[in-house]
Amino acid sequence: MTENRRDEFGLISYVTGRQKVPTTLRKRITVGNGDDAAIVAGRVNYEWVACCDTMVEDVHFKRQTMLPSDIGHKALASNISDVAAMGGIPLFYLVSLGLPHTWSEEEVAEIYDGMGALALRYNMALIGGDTVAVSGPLTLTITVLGEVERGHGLLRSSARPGDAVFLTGTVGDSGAGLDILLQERWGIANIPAEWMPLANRHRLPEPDVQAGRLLATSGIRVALNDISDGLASEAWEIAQASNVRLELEEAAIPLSAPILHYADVSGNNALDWAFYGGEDYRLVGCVSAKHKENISRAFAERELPLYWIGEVQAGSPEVRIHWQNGESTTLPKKGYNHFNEER
Ligand SMILES: Nc1ncnc2c1ncn2[C@@H]1O[C@H](COP(=O)(O)OP(=O)(O)OP(=O)(O)O)[C@@H](O)[C@H]1O
Ligand SMILES: Cc1ncc(C[n+]2csc(CCOP(=O)(O)O)c2C)c(N)n1
Ligand SMILES: [Mg+2]
Ligand SMILES: [Mg+2]
Ligand SMILES: [Mg+2]
Repeated sequence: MTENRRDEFGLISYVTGRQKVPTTLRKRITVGNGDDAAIVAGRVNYEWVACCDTMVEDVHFKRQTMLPSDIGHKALASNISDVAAMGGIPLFYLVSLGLPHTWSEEEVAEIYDGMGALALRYNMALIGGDTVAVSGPLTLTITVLGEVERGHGLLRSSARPGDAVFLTGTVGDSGAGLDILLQERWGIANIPAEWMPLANRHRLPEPDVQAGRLLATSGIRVALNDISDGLASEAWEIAQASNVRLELEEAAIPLSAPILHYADVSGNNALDWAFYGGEDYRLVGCVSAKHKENISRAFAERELPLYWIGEVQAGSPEVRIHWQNGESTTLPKKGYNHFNEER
């Protein structure tokens, strides 16, 4: 793998040379890749939205669970999702790569192809990054810069008593997909067709930028968070940031047909993946109940999914779940936590 490898600078131009700059952004990039830092133009009446997320081999993926292009896609998608969760428009990205010698140049190029294809669909431009050789696992850190209309950023702290809680799509599919991908009997290429939608949700998540934009431009107060660690954990984050209690209805949690089927045949509870699985990159949020119909209509007009899953009440920060059997309990704030063995 290491023979004839390009040097650092050769590798950088090999992988970044494959990226296209959307014409919409060209005039905003004063200095792109190739100097000490990029210089990009902001827009009057907008604010910057900036975030960064990392993916590490054996923590966020294994060779068994993700193709190189999937890794690039997902690393960028998780960042775009954070911009979506602020109601923003993703624009620019920077990539930091910690590359062990066990990964070939072709595989690295495929990582960039996965990123580049997603970036192209969202009209985003790569404007820089960093490359280092590492002796440990492959690490991929992406920083995204986006923008949102001044004062329109959507925060986790905006939920109020009397709000309704919504979700922009089904949850749990990614966790179930990971369960499938980790089974050695299949591997990425031979997953039964009926489970493919679950595996694809895990490998190639699609961030809900349109939903975030619709909410940010509605002029309505909205609390919003994206689901990286699981619905339970993200709902708790809203409850704590807003100092309110979220009351969720088990019966209203949207579960896809494939997850219900897979949970059934594998002897699992689909709700465990929905609450604690994570990596769905759907948006969970709260808006005043009086806007429910308007919001539902706006989403339906654009053929965007939207599910109402509960309500917000005054009280100390908590997430409670009303089970179909009539009981209600606190939903544990568990989910994916990097420093907690109990996941
Ligand atoms: N090492 C760090 N240094 C400075 N700020 C950090 C660091 N790690 C996280 N943050 C900040 O903490 C906040 C929460 O970050 P966190 O990573 O939990 O959110 P997230 O990206 O939405 O979730 P996830 O990483 O699970 O996708 C963000 O404002 C983030 O910028
Ligand atoms: C091989 C393998 N094992 C476990 C997982 C599950 N996983 C890893 S990180 C994470 C939360 C989001 O990460 P972050 O909080 O860093 O954004 C989840 C649910 C996986 N994807 N691949
Ligand atoms: Mg993060
Ligand atoms: Mg987030
Ligand atoms: Mg996390």
